[in-house]
Amino acid sequence: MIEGLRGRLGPALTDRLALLRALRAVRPGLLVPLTVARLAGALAPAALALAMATLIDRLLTADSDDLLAVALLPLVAFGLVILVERVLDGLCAPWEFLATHRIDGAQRTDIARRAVAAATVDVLERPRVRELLRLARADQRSWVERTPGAGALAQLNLCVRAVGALASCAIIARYAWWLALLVLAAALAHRAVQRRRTLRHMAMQRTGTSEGLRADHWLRMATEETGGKEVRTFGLAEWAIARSQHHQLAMCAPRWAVERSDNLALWRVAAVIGPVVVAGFALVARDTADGHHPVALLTAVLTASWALLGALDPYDSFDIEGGLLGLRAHRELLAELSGRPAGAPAAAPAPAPSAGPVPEPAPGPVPGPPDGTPARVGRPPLVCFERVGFAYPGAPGRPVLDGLDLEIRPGELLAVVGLNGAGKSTLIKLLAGLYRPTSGRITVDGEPLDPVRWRRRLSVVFQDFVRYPLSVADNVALGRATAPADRAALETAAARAGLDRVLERLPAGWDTPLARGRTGGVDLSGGQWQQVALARALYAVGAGADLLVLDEPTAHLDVRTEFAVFARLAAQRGRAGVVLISHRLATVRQADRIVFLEGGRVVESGTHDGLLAAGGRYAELFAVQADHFAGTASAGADR
Ligand SMILES: Nc1ncnc2c1ncn2[C@@H]1O[C@H](COP(=O)(O)OP(=O)(O)OP(=O)(O)O)[C@@H](O)[C@H]1O
Repeated sequence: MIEGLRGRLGPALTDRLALLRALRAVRPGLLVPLTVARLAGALAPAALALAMATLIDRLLTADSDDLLAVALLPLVAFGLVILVERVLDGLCAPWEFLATHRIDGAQRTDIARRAVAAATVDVLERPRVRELLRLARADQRSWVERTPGAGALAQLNLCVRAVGALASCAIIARYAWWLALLVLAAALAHRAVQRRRTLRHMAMQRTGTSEGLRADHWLRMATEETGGKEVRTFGLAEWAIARSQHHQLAMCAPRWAVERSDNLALWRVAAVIGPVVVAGFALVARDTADGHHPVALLTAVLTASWALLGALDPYDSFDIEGGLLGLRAHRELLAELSGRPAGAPAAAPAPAPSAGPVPEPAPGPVPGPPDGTPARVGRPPLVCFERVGFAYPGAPGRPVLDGLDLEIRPGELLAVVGLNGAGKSTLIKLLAGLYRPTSGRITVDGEPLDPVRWRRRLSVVFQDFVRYPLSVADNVALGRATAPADRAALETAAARAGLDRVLERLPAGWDTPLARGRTGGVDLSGGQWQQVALARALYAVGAGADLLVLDEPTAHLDVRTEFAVFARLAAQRGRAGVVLISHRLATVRQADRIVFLEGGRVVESGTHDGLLAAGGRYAELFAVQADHFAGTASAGADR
């Protein structure tokens, strides 16, 4: 039994100490006054008990003529304690807010750094890692979830209140030590039952989270703009609300049974301990009535007992248990990200920098590559895929690439085409070193691809490129965030991407924030955003990247803009290699070489004319598109 207890207490103690260690992220100038203030507040109830006892004692023993004179001092002390306790409480609130955010911020920063330190993104696809990331980042999804910062502060407060509880115990022990132990036992039993209740609530909330999320999803459909459009068009409002209510009920149903059993447990504890404590108080009262003890002692014992019960009140359990959840997730996440065995001690998060107003950081320049390797090596690279096979971590049995051989020659404009799901975007992700091949290898100029070094030579527009809620200039300059923004280079990149015409219509030109929520901000159309992403990639090329990779870069552009942009992109070849994925075969016909992807490998390769003459899969697809455009054109002419 002792072993079992030790087995449970050991990890519990380690967890609590870890919460206290998280306080290291708070600078001493904030932590020390906060602890002192909270300690003074925790001792206030015991001080009040003493002041009250002194007051009663003086009132009972003084002459009736000078009652006010003798009562004045304890009365003033009583008032002062209440006043100071209130003032300190008011002071602590903003300090605790700051301290909580420092701890949470330090943990979030640590997680972000470690997540980005992984060269490939496959680890972020593991469902467990995604869940751990959410928990450790303290993205609260429900009211029972708490951040590690809140947990650490609650643990600090609990330690401080334990000191207050000891002071109250000392006052009660002036009557009898056994009564102090009895009241302490009652307080601890109440705390234990409530803590168990908290844990069950949290577990229930976690299992009910999926229902809660579904409920929230259907409700948001009705209240948010994107869903709101369809809800109105298709008359889905009542349907969405009914679904939301269904999931809300499913989430809450198990709660009533648990509430009932928890309340029963509370009453059982009250039934066992309550009478014993009351009997103890009755003994003190009898001794006082018999004249064995002064009335002041009875007053002190009763007030200190009340203070002791309050000091160990379990209202901090949610914060502590919720905070621990985030800390444990952080520990497990670090193990997952580093490949260290779970449970091995994790390094504490780096302390956050000192406080002060924090200006919004400009996107550039940020620190450059640690080894100082220049991005440009003087000539575009030769990249070779050698019998590359690849399956996503979530679908290991379904290879997307299967023995793919491909050469990207220095400075050429290579187009990759294929049907939906052929693996074109996957090929780009491997080329960018975001995933490693499951078989075969990729080489750059004869050397195995080293993702971190290679990416300095690469500029990519992904199909799902990021729309940064920043100004146009910042959005484009992020193509090379390690150097100060160069206005002339920005203008050149914008002109090549056709963004210059968009800029003319923006209210503040380059400085227009691309976020509707910001003052003077605008949102762009899909095609205009694509031009911003293209300009960003071209800005990177201007700054030295020597392979430009474009995954459907012109899919949202109108035909005329697309043609003009493509002509300017084609002009980049030679200075840098260009790999282009596009479904519009009329666009890719100007490429130096076209490869057709099917079944996870390259099945055709050649120039547009060569592939048409070969009469294979490319020629077939081109004929279908040509027929379609011819049909559309003649339909237009008939109208
Ligand atoms: N993260 C992922 N996890 C598992 N499977 C994925 C993932 N991303 C893509 N796939 C699968 O890999 C296959 C190839 O997808 P990919 O996006 O590379 O095709 P694509 O040729 O670019 O298609 P499209 O022309 O429609 O953009 C598809 O079957 C897709 O479902």
